[in-house]
Amino acid sequence: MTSIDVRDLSKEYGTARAVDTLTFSVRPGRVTGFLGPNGAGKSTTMRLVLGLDRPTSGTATIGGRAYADLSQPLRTVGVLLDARTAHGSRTGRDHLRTLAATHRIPDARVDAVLAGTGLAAVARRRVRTYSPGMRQRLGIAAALLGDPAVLLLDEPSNGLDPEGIIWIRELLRRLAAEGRTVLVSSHLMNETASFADHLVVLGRGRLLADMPLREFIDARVRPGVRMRATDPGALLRALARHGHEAAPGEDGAWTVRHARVAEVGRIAAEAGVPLLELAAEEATLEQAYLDLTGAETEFTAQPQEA
Ligand SMILES: Nc1ncnc2c1ncn2[C@@H]1O[C@H](COP(=O)(O)OP(=O)(O)OP(=O)(O)O)[C@@H](O)[C@H]1O
Repeated sequence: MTSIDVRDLSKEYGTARAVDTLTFSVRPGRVTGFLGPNGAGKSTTMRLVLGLDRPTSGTATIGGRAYADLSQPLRTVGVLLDARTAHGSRTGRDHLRTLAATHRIPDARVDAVLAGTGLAAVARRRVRTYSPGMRQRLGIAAALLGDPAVLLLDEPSNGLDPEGIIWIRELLRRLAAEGRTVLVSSHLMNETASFADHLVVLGRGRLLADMPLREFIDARVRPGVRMRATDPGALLRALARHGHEAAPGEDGAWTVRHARVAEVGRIAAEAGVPLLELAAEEATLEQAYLDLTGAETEFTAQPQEA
């Protein structure tokens, strides 16, 4: 099993610290979402893991070895950093065959990944005729080419259509279920919540969180209940007797924080107040993420003076 291990990793550009004494591990068998505001240091960390940049101090290893020391990197680590790297004048198939040849990967594998990423029908078209979504799929095909134990993917859903987004979600989950180590950086919180088991969150180059997705959300946001009733006053009084407070919304509905649907429903029934609406307001990753990073964002918009 192959983990990514980052230990006391720092990277300075001039006087700026892009990555600041960072320590975390990305484990096999789960999808780890890699989150953080613009400039938090995610790309720099990925570049350091891939040996594309030298750390100022600390180490980043894959299966205990530096990327540069891997004998067949493409067979160990699949990478999607920028889907625009393929030559426009080549066909998608030729692009992958060239990559495969440098790593002694058989052509049959090229056709398998083309089929697996939904590109079989356009494989003989020049890449310059591809839509952004097709280019993205080609980048993912290249990452999968060496059947790697580790995948490092930067914004893999970029440019994908709704079917593509469902496809990538299922692909990531399948890759993790096969025991691979999958690190995915993204700014799309709903997307990340749909595929990640675990989160690593950075802010200003430092580690802000390294924990299971569910734990991250539950620790920061409490669920609530949305309700509307024929006689809100009577229901609010009944809720207050049970220690619950409700806040009014703009549309005539009320939100009862830190409560469960079953509890509010029972209190309404006991008070004899008919309910017009009763729904769980699930805590979201977006709420939890914004709660954590609000104070950390490098580029938080400042109120403009008039
Ligand atoms: N080559 C470089 N030279 C100077 N500064 C750099 C360089 N690369 C990154 N930085 C700085 O390092 C910090 C971290 O940048 P990085 O691109 O790693 O963040 P990120 O989390 O990937 O951001 P984003 O979400 O916007 O992609 C930023 O302040 C950035 O300006």
